[in-house]
Order: sequence, then C-alpha cells, then structure tokens
Amino acid sequence: MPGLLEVHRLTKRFGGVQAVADVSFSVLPGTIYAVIGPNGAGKTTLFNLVSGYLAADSGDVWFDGRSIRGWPVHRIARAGLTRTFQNLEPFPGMTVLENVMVGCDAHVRCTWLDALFGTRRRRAANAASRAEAHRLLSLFSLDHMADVPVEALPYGMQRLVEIVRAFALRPKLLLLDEPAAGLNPAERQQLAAVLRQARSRGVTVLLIEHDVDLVMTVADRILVLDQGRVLAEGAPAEIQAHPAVLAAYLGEEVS
Ligand SMILES: Nc1ncnc2c1ncn2[C@@H]1O[C@H](COP(=O)(O)OP(=O)(O)OP(=O)(O)O)[C@@H](O)[C@H]1O
Repeated sequence: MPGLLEVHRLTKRFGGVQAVADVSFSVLPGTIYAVIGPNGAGKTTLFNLVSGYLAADSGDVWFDGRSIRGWPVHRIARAGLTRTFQNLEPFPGMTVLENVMVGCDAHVRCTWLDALFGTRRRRAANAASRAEAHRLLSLFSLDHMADVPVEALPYGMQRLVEIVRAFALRPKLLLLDEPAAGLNPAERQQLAAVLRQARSRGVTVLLIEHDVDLVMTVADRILVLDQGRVLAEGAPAEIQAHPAVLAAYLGEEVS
C-alpha cells in the first residue's frame, strides 16, 4: 500500500550543518507515525520541509499521490496537510466551542456578503458549525468545557483544544509538533486518547515527540533521527530492542 506521505532522500543543510541528511520514510494512511531523536537531530527541520516552510536541497516529498516539493505552505495545507506548532496558538477571547468552530467554518459554504448581512444562509451555516464543533468536542470527551473561555483553561487543555481545532479542518494528515510538551500525566493520557480517536476517524498523524513513553504507547511506527540521519525505523517493539537505539539512548532520556 502506498504511503499517504512518502519522504524520499530528503536533505537540508544549513551552512556546515547537515540538519536533515538523506532521510526516507513512508507513513501509511490511518496510522500514527512518530519522529523522535535528541535535541538538534533534525526533527523540526524535517517538519518544516514536509509542510513547505523550508525548501529542501534535494530529495522529494509525496503527499496523497503527488509530489509536493516546492509547493507553498497554503497549497500544501489546502491539499489536506494540517500542522500545529510547538507554541500554543489558541484564539483568545473565544470559548472552547468557538475555537473549534473556527476549524469547522472552513467547510461551511458561505460568502462574505452572507456574513456581512447576517443572511439566513449565514445563520444556518453558523448553526451547522456549532453542531459540528459540539460533536467533535463530545467525540474527544471535551464537551463539558465548551463554554469556557479558552484562556481560562490549564495550558495542557488548551493544547488539546488546539488539536481538536486542527482536526476540525478535516485534514488527511495532521502534523503535531511536540503535542505533549507541558502536559501533566492525566493530560498526556487524554492526548493519547485524542490521537487514537483521530486515527480511528481515518486521520493519519505524524508527530514529533520527546515523551518516549507516550510515543511507545500510541505510535504504529517510529523514526529515530540522530544528527540528521535515520538511526532506526520500525514498530515500537523493534525500536525498543534496536541495537543502535539502545547504544545511543540506553540509560538516557531521549530529549
Ligand atoms: N534556520 C537554521 N539556521 C541554521 N541552523 C539551523 C537552522 N535550523 C536548524 N538548524 C540546525 O540544524 C540542526 C537540526 O535542528 P532541528 O531544530 O531540526 O533539530 P530538532 O531535532 O528539532 O531539535 P529540538 O529537539 O531541539 O527541537 C541543528 O544543528 C540546528 O542547530
């Protein structure tokens, strides 16, 4: 089965630093794929290359059957690749529900004239977005906080809301940059549930994550980067037993 995302011999150099060196991997549809590695391993650079924020020196990226190398960010996003960042970016002054509705709105047909004049079509679209946002919040067991202003939530819950908002855009592939950063153990468990739920709804997930325990429990496959190169690739059990990974990380936290 061809991958939803196929990365082929991707390379990026910054001056004398080989940030990403000849990296290839394939993410099958409907799976959770994790990229781990120590600081400076090239994880963020790899994400920036895949999502169009950086141009590769060489190599290719195929998404949903097409080469997207050289495509601008917005074209890649429109093709179904949605990305979250390490920094939190909820919309302040809005409730949790309204934050998720922003994502849902992207799929509701309505012109700016409808919005300006508050037409019946606009009101119907608004009701549809609201219902969809409630449905998504329920799906991820977050509906009880629908009416809470997003900035009143603990940091970890804000991050979960951001992921649900990204999910509301109906991406084919969701790229998550360290989604567990700053989350407490209970929120991490909730994050794992959110990721599994997204996968069961047909969304493919690619994540960078420092929390190796989380990665081992949710990921279907793991790519280990070290100094820009692929150190290992495989299922969690294979990675845990991989000689090169053990040699690099035995007794150390992967950070
Ligand atoms: N814009 C840039 N200019 C110069 N060097 C860069 C740039 N971005 C990244 N690098 C270098 O490329 C290498 C890979 O960095 P990158 O941020 O991709 O690693 P990372 O695995 O995401 O690290 P971290 O876990 O700390 O986020 C590092 O040596 C870094 O210093």
